[in-house]
Amino acid sequence: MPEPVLEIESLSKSFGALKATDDVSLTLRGGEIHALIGPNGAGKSTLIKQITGELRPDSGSIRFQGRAIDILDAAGRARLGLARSFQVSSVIPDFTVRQNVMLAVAGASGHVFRVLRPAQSDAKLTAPADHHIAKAGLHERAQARAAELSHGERRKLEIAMALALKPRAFLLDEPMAGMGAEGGGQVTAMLSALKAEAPILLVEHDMDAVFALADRISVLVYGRIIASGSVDEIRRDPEVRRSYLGDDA
Ligand SMILES: Nc1ncnc2c1ncn2[C@@H]1O[C@H](COP(=O)(O)OP(=O)(O)OP(=O)(O)O)[C@@H](O)[C@H]1O
Repeated sequence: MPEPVLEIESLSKSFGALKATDDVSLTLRGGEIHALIGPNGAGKSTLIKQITGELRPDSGSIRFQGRAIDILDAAGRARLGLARSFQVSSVIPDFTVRQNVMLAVAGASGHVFRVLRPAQSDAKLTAPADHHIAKAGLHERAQARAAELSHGERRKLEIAMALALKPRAFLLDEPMAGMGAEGGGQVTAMLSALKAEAPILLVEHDMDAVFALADRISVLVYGRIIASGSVDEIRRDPEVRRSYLGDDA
């Protein structure tokens, strides 16, 4: 079995009397897509925010690549290669796709991005930017302004920018949200390509996508993991069917 990349142990977080995550443990291993599913309000976003460092847990611990990261803030965790995409992004609408990805490359390398003109021809920025853009499937739109992108293209831009961080793990929050069937298909194809770069912890409501993509699924209900296993195990699990999937799954 591949080594664990991200190990979450007994994370709990309450908002007043509400236990948003209650003793949650899960592991993300090298090479996998581990989907986290559950009904609205189950605590998925709260869990992701504790992993990224945006929210401090009341108790529990997180190890990333074998190292405790509890004391690191969000920027420190991102520098280690814990990449969050989709709900947070720093896309500049008036910049082109290429300029946005160059900025991400510059930020990740600690480069100070002085003026755009000399940077435009700096191969240290352009070469990796073009590589990430191609990997995200956006090369034909490299010169388009970010503001002109379709929803699906914007997601691809965010992926290209996340790749610039040289991620060791991706935390992806609802990449299919708001996508039509066609765009969703494109994101599905891209996610399976991305997992070759780094394992993915995927929060997603689109069950077709989850069943098609995930190597493992954990189900969160009322802040607790009620089941964790392969796609088949989760589909068959009576408690999951009762509390989340419904009997038509
Ligand atoms: N900052 C906060 N203060 C108070 N309550 C909060 C806060 N953030 C989240 N909650 C509550 O914690 C619970 C878990 O919310 P969370 O957003 O993590 O769920 P979720 O599984 O991501 O839901 P969704 O699928 O709808 O995005 C909800 O009842 C929510 O109202």
